[in-house]
Amino acid sequence: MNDKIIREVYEVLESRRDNPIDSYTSKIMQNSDKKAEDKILEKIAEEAGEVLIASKNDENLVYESVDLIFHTLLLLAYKGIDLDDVFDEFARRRK
Ligand SMILES: N=c1c2ncn([C@@H]3O[C@H](COP(=O)(O)OP(=O)(O)OP(=O)(O)O)[C@@H](O)[C@H]3O)c2ncn1[C@@H]1O[C@H](COP(=O)(O)O)[C@@H](O)[C@H]1O
Repeated sequence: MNDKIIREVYEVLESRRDNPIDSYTSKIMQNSDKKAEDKILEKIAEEAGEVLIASKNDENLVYESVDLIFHTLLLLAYKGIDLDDVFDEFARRRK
């Protein structure tokens, strides 16, 4: 497995947004506008807290970081951000 997985997962998230099915990400994105955003933001805050605890305890840091990254990707997909904009911003900052 390599970094293509991010693109792959993001495409699935866009598809869950545009063609909803009975799944975790579709359901969260199908809430009324403000509620969907609030629920995703709430998950991001929760997962950030879990990363903090994982780091302090030296336990499950990769697992919890992926939860945080995943929910951040979910927010970006929900907000209609092009994933290339994220990669471009990283590239722009590269020294
Ligand atoms: N990578 C993920 C992924 N990571 C986490 N999660 C889900 O996010 C939810 C919330 O995570 P939490 O850590 O809070 O888990 P929890 O079950 O609430 O419990 P605790 O961790 O608090 O014990 C859980 O239901 C996880 O299964 C994910 N759900 C989906 N994906 C990807 O997104 C794609 C689309 O998902 P679906 O909408 O389910 O098809 C999938 O194909 C996957 O590639």
